[in-house]
Amino acid sequence: MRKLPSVLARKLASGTSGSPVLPDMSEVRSRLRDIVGASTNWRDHVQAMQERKALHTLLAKRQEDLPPRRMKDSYLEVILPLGSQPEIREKYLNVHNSVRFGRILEDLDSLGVLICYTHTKQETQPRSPLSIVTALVDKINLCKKIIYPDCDIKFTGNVSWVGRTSMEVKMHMLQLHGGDYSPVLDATFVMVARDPENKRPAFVNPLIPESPEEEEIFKQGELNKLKRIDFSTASLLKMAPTAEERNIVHDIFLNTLDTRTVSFRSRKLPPNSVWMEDAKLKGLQICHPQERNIFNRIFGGFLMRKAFELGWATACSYGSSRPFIVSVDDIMFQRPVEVGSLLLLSAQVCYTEKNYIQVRVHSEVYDADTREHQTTNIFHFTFISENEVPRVIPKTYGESMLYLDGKRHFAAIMKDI
Ligand SMILES: CCCCCCCCCCCCCC(=O)SCCNC(=O)CCNC(=O)[C@H](O)C(C)(C)COP(=O)(O)OP(=O)(O)OC[C@H]1O[C@@H](n2cnc3c(N)ncnc32)[C@H](O)[C@@H]1OP(=O)(O)O
Repeated sequence: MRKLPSVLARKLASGTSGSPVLPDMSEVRSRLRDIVGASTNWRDHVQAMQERKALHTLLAKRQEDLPPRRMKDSYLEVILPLGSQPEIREKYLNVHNSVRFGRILEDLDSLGVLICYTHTKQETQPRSPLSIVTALVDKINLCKKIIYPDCDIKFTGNVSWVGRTSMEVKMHMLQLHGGDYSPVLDATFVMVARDPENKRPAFVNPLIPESPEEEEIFKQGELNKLKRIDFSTASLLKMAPTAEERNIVHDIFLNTLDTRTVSFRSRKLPPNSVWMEDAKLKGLQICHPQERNIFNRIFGGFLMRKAFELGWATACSYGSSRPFIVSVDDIMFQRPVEVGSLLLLSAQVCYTEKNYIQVRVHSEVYDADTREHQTTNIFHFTFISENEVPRVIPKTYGESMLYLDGKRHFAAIMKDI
């Protein structure tokens, strides 16, 4: 039997209620394909990319040449019809009969990019000269533990701050339950616009806040940028830990010395603790064309899903019970991942407190010809476990820095929720 196009199917399902029919997630992806003119067949991708080169002439020379936009110009609402279209549930289902969060990460990523294309749309041009890529997932905070697999989900979002070539997008996810939509999560992403060949940055339309409330949101975007710069300046890869942090590390060291031997080297694990070196999992992905994005690189949402699932498995085996995601923060997309890459993922429990498990996932591509490794992403996930978990204990100096970094991320998250 021929399937009805999803908008039509939902129109029929919603009868004559008269409420507007919202686009669904599959339409988000097909719109993105149309906007950049992505090829459906992998074998045509080189030609499709070649055709995009001609769009260079449509790029603005200065940001001031682009018409300003309002927040409402990029506002989108999209449905994930898990309730009304049971056939899509399987893809989203986990073994606990709730929704796979990794799939939600993919949907947020696609929607964030479409919101940015809506902000930068040139009315007379069907194709956009911009290649808009995900640079950062600033944060995702969840306020629900369970996402139901059989109730419709609504995503909303708009551009909330604009730099010269970057845009901050705020998105919200709600789920229909008992006739009302209730909030599930809030997300903030940063997207960067590049030229048609994804080689150089490209200007985006300025954003004009229209009310005191929008000015506040815009100002927050500016502050977020400054906060990110501060956080990265104080990174433990660049600067020594603070005096307080040095004391924490030294206390851990003293508490793990074996009192029976007078030696700096002999270490003993305190009760109810796990060495950090025993709290990690690794994985490998071959990046097939199926996982490509509209620019023929690996889709950021796929990378997040894979990292999340490894992080979840690490938290699960660490806490010996089912972990729930509480927060995702500071996922930096440092380098694009090429189709065909070997992607190595390493997940590490780096900090614990009561029921909370802070997991860091490092991803890198491995070039089998040169034998070189290059970091592509770092992911930070905070889980809550059903039971109190053992303390994770660093042994080496490097592990202590990971521990402090995890503690910093955890403290920032706890301030937010
Ligand atoms: C084809 C069929 C498939 C269909 C599939 C459908 C799926 C749909 C798929 C949809 C598509 C899904 C999407 C995907 O899948 S995108 C795939 C995942 N993302 C990537 O691969 C990106 C990888 N990273 C890079 O390429 C570079 O690092 C980027 C380009 C990000 C920055 O490079 P670079 O460092 O050289 O940049 P710059 O110095 O020139 O600065 C430029 C601007 O960027 C701002 N900035 C930079 N970094 C950050 C940061 N960390 N936080 C905040 N802001 C940051 C910076 O302030 C400046 O802003 P402004 O001051 O100008 O405003």
